[in-house]
Amino acid sequence: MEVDHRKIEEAVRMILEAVGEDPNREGLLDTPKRVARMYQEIFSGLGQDPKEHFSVIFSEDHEELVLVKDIPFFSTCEHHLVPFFGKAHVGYIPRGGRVTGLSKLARAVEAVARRPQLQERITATVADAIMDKLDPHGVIVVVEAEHMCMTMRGVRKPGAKTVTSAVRGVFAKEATTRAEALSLIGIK
Ligand SMILES: Nc1nc2c(ncn2[C@@H]2O[C@H](COP(=O)(O)OP(=O)(O)OP(=O)(O)O)[C@@H](O)[C@H]2O)c(=O)[nH]1
Ligand SMILES: [Zn+2]
Repeated sequence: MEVDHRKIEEAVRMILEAVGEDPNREGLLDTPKRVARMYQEIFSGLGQDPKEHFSVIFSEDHEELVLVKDIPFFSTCEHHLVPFFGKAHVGYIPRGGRVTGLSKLARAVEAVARRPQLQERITATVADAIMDKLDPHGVIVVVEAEHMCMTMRGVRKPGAKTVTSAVRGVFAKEATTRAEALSLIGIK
């Protein structure tokens, strides 16, 4: 999906004016164009369905945990439009030989993170996409992030980390399965 560059450029010029800047001074002349290109990049997930990444399925007889941890991501807080960023950990227990490519788990995180977001929604959307497309025994998604809206402004608590989890299937039903995955994720 292509963002409306002209509209973003106009809006950025208006914001610069509104804060008392001169959008025509040399250093700011190209800023509206740059910001539009930046939004194109950081909101590129808006045109994507995370489920589309799970069409690659290998028939592999593995009905034990598959966990990709420490997937770095950058997202944008939908309340303040400033970044929040951290790591996502995505695990699932395949069923019926439906195993997807490892990179597809990271691609799903990217698709969901690259739009105005809430951390809880990233966590749940990735978990539900995997449940929907792969119908596994279960899914666990843990996301840890630092929110710039809590760091550089507002409550100003740098270093505070938000951890969210979404557990589905056996991870919701069985405490030992959940505990095993959480200990492998090993959030510090
Ligand atoms: N649940 C949730 N809250 C978030 C997320 N990102 C930012 N927030 C919070 O959204 C809330 C917005 O609160 P408001 O009172 O409407 O806005 P505000 O006056 O700018 O709030 P402060 O940040 O407390 O200054 C804040 O508490 C933020 O910390 C997120 O991913 N999930
Ligand atoms: Zn925020």
